[in-house]
Amino acid sequence: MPQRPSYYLLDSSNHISLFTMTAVSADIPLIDINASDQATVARQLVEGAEKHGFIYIRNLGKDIPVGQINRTFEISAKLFGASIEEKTTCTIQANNRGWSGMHSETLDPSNQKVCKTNTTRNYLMLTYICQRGDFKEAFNFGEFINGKADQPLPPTIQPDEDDLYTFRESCQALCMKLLGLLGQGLQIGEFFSKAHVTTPGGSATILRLLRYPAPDSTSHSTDDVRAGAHSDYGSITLLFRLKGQAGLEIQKQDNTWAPVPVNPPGTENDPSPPILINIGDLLSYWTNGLFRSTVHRVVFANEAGQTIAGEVNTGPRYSIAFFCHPAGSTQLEAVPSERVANFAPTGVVDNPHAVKSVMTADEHLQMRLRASYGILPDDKKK
Ligand SMILES: O=C(O)CCC(=O)C(=O)O
Ligand SMILES: [Fe+2]
Repeated sequence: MPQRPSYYLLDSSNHISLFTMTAVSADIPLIDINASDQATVARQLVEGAEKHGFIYIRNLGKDIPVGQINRTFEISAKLFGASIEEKTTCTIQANNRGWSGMHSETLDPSNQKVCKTNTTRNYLMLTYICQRGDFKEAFNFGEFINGKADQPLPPTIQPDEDDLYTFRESCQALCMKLLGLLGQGLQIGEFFSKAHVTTPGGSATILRLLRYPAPDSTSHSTDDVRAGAHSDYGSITLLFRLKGQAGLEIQKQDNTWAPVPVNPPGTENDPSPPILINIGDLLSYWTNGLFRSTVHRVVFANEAGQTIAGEVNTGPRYSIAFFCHPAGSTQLEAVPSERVANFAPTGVVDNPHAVKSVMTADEHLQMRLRASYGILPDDKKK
């Protein structure tokens, strides 16, 4: 009998509504962050960050207007539809900004790119199977200064610069609000949000458009993934997905993989799917592992054949991620919270990047980028 997991929707009075679904999927809380009792919202966010590292933010258009999200998906389709030559002129640089083509990023270097020989019945025929990097292309936008992108933009999307800027600002404001609430929940006030105030030119925050080509347009093996297993490098990530497009999975505490539905029950009639937020490595460092920087990936199909009703793996898949980072010089030592001080890790560290260690936000980012891309060109040295 398949397990029938429960979903829960927490409202401001902590009322829990139960839902069931047929697929075994992630039990991620769904929170309305605009509920009037903000202290309760803060507590619910902290609880979600501790238990799951992933939280659905119900999107009724108050934080990020639905039109802005739809517009950004339109820009994304336009951008990825441009010629390879045009996109190549904006190839990703050491500052983590620009275009990365198919297989140029490997989010799980210890398990991807593993080449092995496979003997067939005819021993003279050796086939060489090689898992490749991620089956996706992406475009990273760094900071905008005075409303203008601080990097080359492909001509195809130059007319869309204002809309990209507007969307980026909305994402930044939502992250600041969430960081404020997480600080409130840990009783450390504005600690997190203040660390994210940067001088112009000093932010590592990235708005990333992603396109995963249709599975039947690529030759992939069952070992290949669209995005390898990884945790995110920043403090908090906002993820926008399109209704009906399957693929995202999170690693649960028992190490099994669970699909993350785009529209959990209770959101089907909302004007836009909920914004999925996840805790990145930096919040995990800052809280000595109390907040979970949960490992996730994007697959061609669930290994156990699980599907979410109304979602398919066919066709291209688009998503938008906003990776929020604090100032690069921020020391990632434990925050002065009693809850953090009282937290006793179980000793089971399922995410090697979430262990206790003091480094700066920038040192951590450089370490992760080197592991995913190898060496990136430095456009300043060109
Ligand atoms: O495309 C997705 O759903 C997830 C992307 C992701 O996890 C990432 O880019 O870090
Ligand atoms: Fe991610």
